[in-house]
Amino acid sequence: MRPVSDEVVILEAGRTVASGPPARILAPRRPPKTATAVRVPVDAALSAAGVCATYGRRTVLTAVSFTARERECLAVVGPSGSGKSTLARCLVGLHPYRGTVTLHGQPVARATGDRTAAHRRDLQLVAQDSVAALNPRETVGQALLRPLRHLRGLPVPQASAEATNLLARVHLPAGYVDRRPASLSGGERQRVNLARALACRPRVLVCDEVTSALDVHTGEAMLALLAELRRDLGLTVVLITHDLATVARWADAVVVLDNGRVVESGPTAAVLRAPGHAVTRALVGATGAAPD
Ligand SMILES: Nc1ncnc2c1ncn2[C@@H]1O[C@H](COP(=O)(O)OP(=O)(O)OP(=O)(O)O)[C@@H](O)[C@H]1O
Repeated sequence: MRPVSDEVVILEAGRTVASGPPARILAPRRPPKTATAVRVPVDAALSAAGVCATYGRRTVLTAVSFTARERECLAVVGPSGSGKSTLARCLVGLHPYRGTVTLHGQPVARATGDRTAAHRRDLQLVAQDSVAALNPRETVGQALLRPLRHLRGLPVPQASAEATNLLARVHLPAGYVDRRPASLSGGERQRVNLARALACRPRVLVCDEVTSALDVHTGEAMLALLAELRRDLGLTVVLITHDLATVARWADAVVVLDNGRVVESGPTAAVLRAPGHAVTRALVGATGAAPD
C-alpha cells in the first residue's frame, strides 16, 4: 500500500503519542534494546522479567528473571544479602521495582495498593518472622477472620467455619481459634501464618525463610506441609532459603542469586549435580547438598 498522506499522527487516549512521515511512523519498530525478551512457558504460574530494585540510590536487584511453573516448588537461594527477601517483597508488591511480574500470564501492578483484588488474593507471602507477622492482641480466630471476611467476602458464620477448616488444613486443633500468638510455639505460629495466607485461596505462595527460626524437626514438618498443600490445593510455592539441603529435598527447580543477580538456574538435580557458578558451589559445599 502506498501512503497517501504526508504526516501520520497516532493518538492514544486522546493524546498524540507519535507523529511524522508515514515511512517512519508506520515502519515496523524494533523492540528497544533495554527490553527483556522472556519466553514464558504455557504452564507458568509466576514469572519475573528484568526485575530491578533499589534502596535509595543503592541497587540490590538487577534484571532478575525466572519462571515458577504451576504446582512447582521453585527455590530462590543465595548468600546473606544477595537480595532474596527484597525479591520476595517485590513479588508481593511490598517493595517498588522495575520490570514485570506476571501471574498466570497477567502482568501484576507494581504496588499492592494498585493490584486487582484477584491478584492480591492469588499471590500471598508467608514471612520469615512469625512474631512480627501476627498481631499479639488478636486471637488466631480474629487473624483468620479478617481475610475471610474482607478479601473473600464471607459472612461471619461461614468465615468462622472456614477458620476451623483452615486450622485443620495446617494440622492445628480447632480450639486454637481462641489462642493468642504468645501462647503458641514458633512452629504453631508459622502454621497460623500459613493458614492466614491460605484464607485468601491463593494460587502462589511466596515463602520467605519460613523455617529459619524453627528447629530442624519443626522446619521439616513445615516443608512437608507445604508439599502437601501443593499436592492437595494445586499451589505453586516460591521457597526463599539460604539452605541448599532444603532445596535438594523439596524444590523442583532453583534460582541462585548473588549480589542481586541470577547467576544460575535450572532443575534442582541438574544444578546441584553440576553447579556452574562459584556461589552455587560454595553453597553446595557448605551444606553437602549434592544429590546421590
Ligand atoms: N530496608 C533496607 N534499607 C536499605 N538496605 C536494605 C534494606 N533491606 C535490605 N537492604 C540491603 O539490601 C541487600 C539485600 O538484602 P536482602 O534482605 O534482600 O537479602 P537476603 O538475601 O534476603 O539476606 P538474608 O539471607 O541475610 O536475609 C542487602 O545488602 C541489605 O543490606
